[in-house]
Amino acid sequence: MDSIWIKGGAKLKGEIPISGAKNAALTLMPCALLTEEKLTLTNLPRLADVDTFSHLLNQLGVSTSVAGVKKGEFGRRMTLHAEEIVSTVAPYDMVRKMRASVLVLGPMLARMGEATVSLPGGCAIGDRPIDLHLKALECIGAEIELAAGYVKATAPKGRLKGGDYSFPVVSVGATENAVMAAVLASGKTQLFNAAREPEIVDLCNLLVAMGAKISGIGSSHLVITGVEGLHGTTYEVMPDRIEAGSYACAAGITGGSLDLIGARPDDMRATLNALAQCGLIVEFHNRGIKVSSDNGMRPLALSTSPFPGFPTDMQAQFMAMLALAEGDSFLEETIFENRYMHVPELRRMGAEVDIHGRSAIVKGVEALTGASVMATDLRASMSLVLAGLAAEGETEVLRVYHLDRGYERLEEKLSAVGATIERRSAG
Ligand SMILES: CC(=O)N[C@H]1[C@@H](OP(=O)(O)OP(=O)(O)OC[C@H]2O[C@@H](n3ccc(=O)[nH]c3=O)[C@H](O)[C@@H]2O)O[C@H](CO)[C@@H](O)[C@@H]1O
Ligand SMILES: C=C(OP(=O)(O)O)C(=O)O
Repeated sequence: MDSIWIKGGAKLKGEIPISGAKNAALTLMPCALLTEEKLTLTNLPRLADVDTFSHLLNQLGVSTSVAGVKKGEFGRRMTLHAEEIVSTVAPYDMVRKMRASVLVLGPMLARMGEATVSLPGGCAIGDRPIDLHLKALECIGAEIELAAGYVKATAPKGRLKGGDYSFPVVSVGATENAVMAAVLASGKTQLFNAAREPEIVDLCNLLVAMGAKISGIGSSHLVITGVEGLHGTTYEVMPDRIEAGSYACAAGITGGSLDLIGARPDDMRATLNALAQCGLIVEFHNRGIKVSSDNGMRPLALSTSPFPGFPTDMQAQFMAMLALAEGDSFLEETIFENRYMHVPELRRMGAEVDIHGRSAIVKGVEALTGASVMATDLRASMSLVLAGLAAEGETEVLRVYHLDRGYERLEEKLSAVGATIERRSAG
């Protein structure tokens, strides 16, 4: 199994191209199921999750073709064609690999009037049920049955009616499934307390480009008027705000200066505010965002919350950075109950972190030291890479498959800005 080896200590300096967003790609790809015509996505990141989603769509009958990119370039172009759907079942072995597989439920139900999807079960960061996905779909007219670990959803008379649903808790995935289900309904749907993440705006913009009628885009009240059919289009995946934020932390933790090319400030205000409060210099230019370290890092108090709040997907990376701040920081994780799996590994590198339920106190230390570490999820792995970049000595991050889910060509991007980092194969 591959690992990432890092020799810490270099101040990173230069440009990092920001890839297409994983979390946007994973909700744009299932939109192909909503039309018999071709959907072409550009700026699609080369990630394990994108490949897994593509395999799932292939099993359902969607053909996918990818145009290669030249060496040094990022952003693939994928054409997805769901001319005929041959299966409406998303099996356990796919959903188990990638939770976002449940995002085929809404569009398949909308197009075919039925969908059977394995329940995803828990994962390293928490319980992560899909009850809100199912409740929202029921309010839009679906009948739901649960049996043998699967959800079977059907639309009476083959078409959803539309309806109103108010989410008791903000859920990105449930909002996405509900929007994708509602676009082909016979009537109107209103979603209250919908998630407002930029990836949902990207989803709605794609659906509108395919002929859907959606108003309130970017707000927590979405109104969707069902249409008879959608058509194909070509659409560019938005830049990855979490990848950009992670590399901003790389500038901070190494005392360097990085230009995040293609990053969009409006998608990541809470992250940028936190970086600035920490004492980093954040500048905007026409190609992206520059983050530079001036004079050490100040401690912070941060609490995760849905957009526009501080993202849970940035908590682990900030914790690594704050491990070297001048004082004690306070972090609170309000979205996922088990998202501190990186803490024991960061401690092995010399970080001082106390956990009290959902809160963490990070006591800034003078230095971190390299170690062999492993993590159980994507952002936890990135926090260890960040710690390794700043640590004295060598760090080996095991279980690279987590990083490959969400960071396109990580070692290539970091080497290009001065890091001593390589992927090592265990043979
Ligand atoms: C592929 C993708 O886009 N993943 C993102 C998405 O995950 P995902 O869509 O799974 O996250 P949600 O926004 O749905 O989860 C938010 C909270 O709601 C709870 N919940 C969710 C659904 C449900 O039916 N019932 C329920 O109780 C979850 O357990 C969690 O506590 O948003 C998360 C929160 O920003 C991010 O960390 C993930 O990176
Ligand atoms: C939690 C994440 O992703 P997923 O929902 O795909 O597990 C993430 O991107 O940090």
